[in-house]
Amino acid sequence: MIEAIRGSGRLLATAWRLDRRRAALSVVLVLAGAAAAPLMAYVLGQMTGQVVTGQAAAATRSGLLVAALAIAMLTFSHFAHIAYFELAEMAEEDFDEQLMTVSNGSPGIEHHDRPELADEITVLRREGRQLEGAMDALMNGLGLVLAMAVTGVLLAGVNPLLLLLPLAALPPLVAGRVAERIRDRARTATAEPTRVALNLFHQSTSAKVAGELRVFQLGDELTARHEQQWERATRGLTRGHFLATGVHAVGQVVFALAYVAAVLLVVRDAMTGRGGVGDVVLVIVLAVQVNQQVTTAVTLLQTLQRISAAFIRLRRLSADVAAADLGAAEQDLPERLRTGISLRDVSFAYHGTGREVLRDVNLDIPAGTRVAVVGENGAGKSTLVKLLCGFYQPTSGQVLVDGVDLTAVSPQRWRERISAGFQDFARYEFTLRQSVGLGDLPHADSVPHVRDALDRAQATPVVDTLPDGLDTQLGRSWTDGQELSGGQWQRLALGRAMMRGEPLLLVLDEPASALDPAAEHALFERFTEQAGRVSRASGAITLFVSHRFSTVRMADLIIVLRDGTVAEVGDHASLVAANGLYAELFELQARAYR
Ligand SMILES: Nc1ncnc2c1ncn2[C@@H]1O[C@H](COP(=O)(O)OP(=O)(O)OP(=O)(O)O)[C@@H](O)[C@H]1O
Repeated sequence: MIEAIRGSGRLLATAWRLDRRRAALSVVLVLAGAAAAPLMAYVLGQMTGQVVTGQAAAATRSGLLVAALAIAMLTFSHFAHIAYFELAEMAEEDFDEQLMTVSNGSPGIEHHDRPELADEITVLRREGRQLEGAMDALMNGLGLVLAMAVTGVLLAGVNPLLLLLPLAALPPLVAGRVAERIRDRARTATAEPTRVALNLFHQSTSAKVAGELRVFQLGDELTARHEQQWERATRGLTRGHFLATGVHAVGQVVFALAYVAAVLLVVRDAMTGRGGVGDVVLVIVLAVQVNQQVTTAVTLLQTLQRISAAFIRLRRLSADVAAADLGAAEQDLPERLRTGISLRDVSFAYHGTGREVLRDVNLDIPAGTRVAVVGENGAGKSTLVKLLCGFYQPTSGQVLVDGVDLTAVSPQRWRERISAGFQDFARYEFTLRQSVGLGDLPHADSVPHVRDALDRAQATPVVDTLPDGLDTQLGRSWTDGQELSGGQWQRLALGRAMMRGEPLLLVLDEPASALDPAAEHALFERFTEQAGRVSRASGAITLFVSHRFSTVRMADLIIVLRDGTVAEVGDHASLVAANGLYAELFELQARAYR
């Protein structure tokens, strides 16, 4: 109950924050509509009394009032719904935005590795869809409180014993619950034939297997099986519904008996002169409303409790993600790199695993170098990249940028000075220009910047094949959106990585995995030559992860990782000469290509 009240409060506050005028209008209309029903019963009672005692004028006025109240009762809730429906949409959007902020707004990505937080996000995504129902429940709940209060006062006025009527509304409520459980059991019991039937329907109508169905002439066979399963499911469901309806009816009979008792009570009062005939009419109309009010109240409370729990989860999640955040220190970064980036005794374990996937890593990456990171699957290459990007902080040790510890730099500042292309790249379904331009928001709409970035990523041919060039709408979500191949999307992601003019660090974590080896080689040949030129001027470091040694050999410095430790460091020639792990991996791949 308290939960539901809290949830209502939060929802009301949200509605008020989002649109005061609409929120106020909704509440006024809902309250007016809700009070109209019991008041109508009251005036109806009055009118009956006036008719019986021959007060024609008063009875006419009451009749007009009854009509007005009936109109209010029937229409206000609809007008209110129009007003709060939009509020509900806004609240849902607001909830989603808060969730997006919680999920993406933090500088680090550690919360994505924590299953409990990932679960919370999944649950909240689903719960956010309940907001429309919750807004409905809130508004109806407000109306209901007023309607119940008015009803209570009116009933007590006739005979205090009538205040027991709400108790009689409980058996139908309990019976309703039991009936729902019976229906639920029937649904569970028939889940298998339903699933099988749906699967058969899907098989029969899917374009993918249309050819096979025709060749083997399976149409009739699948239809017969579908019918068989469907009948099985329908039989089970019908049995369940039948039983549930019986239980429901028993509950309603109990209330009906109480209803009859209430009517008899006021009839007796009327006969003995303690009440009037108007009271009888009043009770006949109001008592039915009591039943509806109690049932509705319980349903609304459940909905509001659920949304209250969602609000609490969201608040807890925000706090947890904020707690997992990296610090926001304010040490300045140099305009250009002079010495480079160093790692001192860096070890790292992902949250909750207790297993170090990087151990005592010591590296000096001089300013202006093109670095390749190689190693077998799971060696720790991507983890190293994530630490360099500042997505995580080392469990122990330091990452130093020109001697400044990265933990002392605001993540925001560091993020502005790096650029990246990842194997798991995003497919932004914007126009092509925007999709690439996002790599440098201040220049996102600048055609020359985007063209230059596309050129550096060797992605210009992708644009040339599209009908509207840079203005082509990308993605299947749009009716006229152009879908791209995996390799084309990846080239655009690379273009995005090239948008920032002079980052201190450019990381490319297998950014060409969807390209064929020859395309990757050509891309990196051109890219490293350009990167070399820029790096010498700005001191920028370009670090890429690749499994293709034809690409890797172009780097000035190659870092070989094995089981989370640095096995070797050097350029291609020296590593081949050393005849260690790099030479072995290089030879293996060269042999595979021969
Ligand atoms: N988010 C995570 N949570 C827990 N463990 C992780 C996570 N990401 C990676 N790991 C583990 O860390 C180790 C190193 O993974 P990483 O992705 O850095 O390897 P990699 O060298 O980039 O591999 P690949 O070549 O397959 O991309 C692996 O054992 C992996 O299972």
